[in-house]
Amino acid sequence: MPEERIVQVSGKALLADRLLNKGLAFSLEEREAFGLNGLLPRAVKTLDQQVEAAIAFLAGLPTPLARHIRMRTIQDSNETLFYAILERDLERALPIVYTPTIGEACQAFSEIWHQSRGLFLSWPDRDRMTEILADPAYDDVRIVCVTDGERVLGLGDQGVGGMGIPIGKLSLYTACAGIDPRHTLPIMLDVGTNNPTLLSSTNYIGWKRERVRGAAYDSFIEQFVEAVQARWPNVLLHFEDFSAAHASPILERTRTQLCTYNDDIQGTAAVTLGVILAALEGRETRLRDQTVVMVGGGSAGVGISRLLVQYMAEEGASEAEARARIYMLDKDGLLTTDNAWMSAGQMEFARQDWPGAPGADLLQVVRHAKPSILIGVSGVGGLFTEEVVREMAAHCERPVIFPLSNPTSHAEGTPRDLMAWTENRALVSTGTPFPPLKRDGRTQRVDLANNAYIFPGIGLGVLASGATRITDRMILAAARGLAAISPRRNDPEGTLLPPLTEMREAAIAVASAIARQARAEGVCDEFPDEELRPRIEACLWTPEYRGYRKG
Ligand SMILES: NC(=O)C1=CN([C@@H]2O[C@H](COP(=O)(O)OP(=O)(O)OC[C@H]3O[C@@H](n4cnc5c(N)ncnc54)[C@H](OP(=O)(O)O)[C@@H]3O)[C@@H](O)[C@H]2O)C=CC1
Ligand SMILES: CC(=O)C(=O)O
Ligand SMILES: [Mg+2]
Repeated sequence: MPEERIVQVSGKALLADRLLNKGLAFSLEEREAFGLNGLLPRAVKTLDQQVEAAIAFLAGLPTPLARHIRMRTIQDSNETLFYAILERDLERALPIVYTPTIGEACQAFSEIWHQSRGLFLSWPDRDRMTEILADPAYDDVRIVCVTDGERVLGLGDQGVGGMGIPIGKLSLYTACAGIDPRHTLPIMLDVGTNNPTLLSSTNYIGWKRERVRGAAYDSFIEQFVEAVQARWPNVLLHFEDFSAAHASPILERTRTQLCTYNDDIQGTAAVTLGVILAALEGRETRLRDQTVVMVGGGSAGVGISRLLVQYMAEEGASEAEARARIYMLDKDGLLTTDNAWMSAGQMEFARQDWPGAPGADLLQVVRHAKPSILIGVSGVGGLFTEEVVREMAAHCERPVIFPLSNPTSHAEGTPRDLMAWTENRALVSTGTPFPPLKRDGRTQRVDLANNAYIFPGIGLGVLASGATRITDRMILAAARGLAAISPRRNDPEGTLLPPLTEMREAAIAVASAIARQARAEGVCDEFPDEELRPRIEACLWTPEYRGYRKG
């Protein structure tokens, strides 16, 4: 039985408090005690009944976007009910509150916006950040997820609409890892947009100017990070969906200063390595023996590649040998040392040994490299063509193919095509949920290689251990922690990742790995092994109604 809570607000203010509101689940006694008589219809419902009614209503709505809007309305009025729905039916709810529907919601953000959630820190308010963050409503914040909306999934610059992403990510911190929603805060840094459609739209609700760039942008970010650190010295500051030009530099500048994390770089790397390790499970081969073609050399592509190199180095490869296993392409084809302009991360993977003309395309690279692993993080739908995939499959018994770009229309390939073109030999994981595949009269779930398998566990691990930094080895440990719970370990035909219904176990596995590694590196207090599980459990919030007593 959940403990009783002392509640000081009453009447309309209580109904308007989304963390305390129970809607029709307020008992008649509570309605009497808290001045709710007349404010609610007479019926009293249980949380289960509310969940069932909501799920039935959602099922009757015509589109995923309509369901997303309904879910957000529930979230903004009654968080307990929102998370109880996610707990009951995560498999159906995740694609509604997260990718792919979240992409549509970001694109339609100005049209569907209905109520404040989180904080909008816009350029004109730059000197008021400290004052805005000071609101006592945010005293309990432990995890901030922030975006500037410049690279939203594979949809490009969505300006203020990018706010949908931190809202969705933080929902998963709670749904998957049981983080109390009062500890979470989504923040949108509105520094303008370069999306011409938004700039010319009369509906657009963000700061309607071209993006602030250069030194002015950098100092805005610095000011923000300092304000966050001053307000919550132990916060986990999660950066999401920044452009490649900003994501890595911000992470590198801030990660020694406070507990910062970039999900597109680090979370994507950890889930990808974890799924690759699961795919290699039970085979007489090591990661350092694989050849990887990485299609996309941005935040995700470089982040994944660096973690693969780190892992291969642990297997005994030299850094140069490990890098030589990876072929990286961006929109102009294979990256070679002939390329005139490359980011620092891309330079690490630019090849010196390419025998052909510069700018080789994917088919040429696959033909030459004969990869065993093909990863798509380009944001461009359909790049894994039949010709490319058949070429790969001609040289590889079990091709590992991960079209990781989001949302659905931007995935480099579909599981159905990839399986058909490889005579069902491929091990496929996607970034966005796809429907199960039918094979030999059986249905097989498509693994979701999405950083959602990682970041909730990172948050839980940081809170449980009190970690003050997130190191590269912690990310490596998260990948190993995820691989360790792969169903493949016990069943050679099993899926690579646990199902979405086991997200809590996945988060706990990742959290344990994170906490242990933080302790090993001295970035948190010492704790004995037997204390780890109770520490994690003490952080778990569950969506259930507490009884209220008047304070
Ligand atoms: N499944 C998951 O968990 C995650 C998936 N993603 C997805 O990955 C994608 C990329 O994200 P991110 O790395 O942050 O984005 P970035 O913008 O940082 O990087 C995109 C990269 O793709 C390259 N690219 C563009 N077009 C092509 C093309 N035709 N062929 C090859 N490469 C191309 C770009 O090249 P150039 O620089 O030359 O334009 C750039 O190097 C997005 O769709 C995102 O949704 C991201 C994070 C997590
Ligand atoms: C999943 C994710 O973080 C992305 O697509 O950007
Ligand atoms: Mg992202």
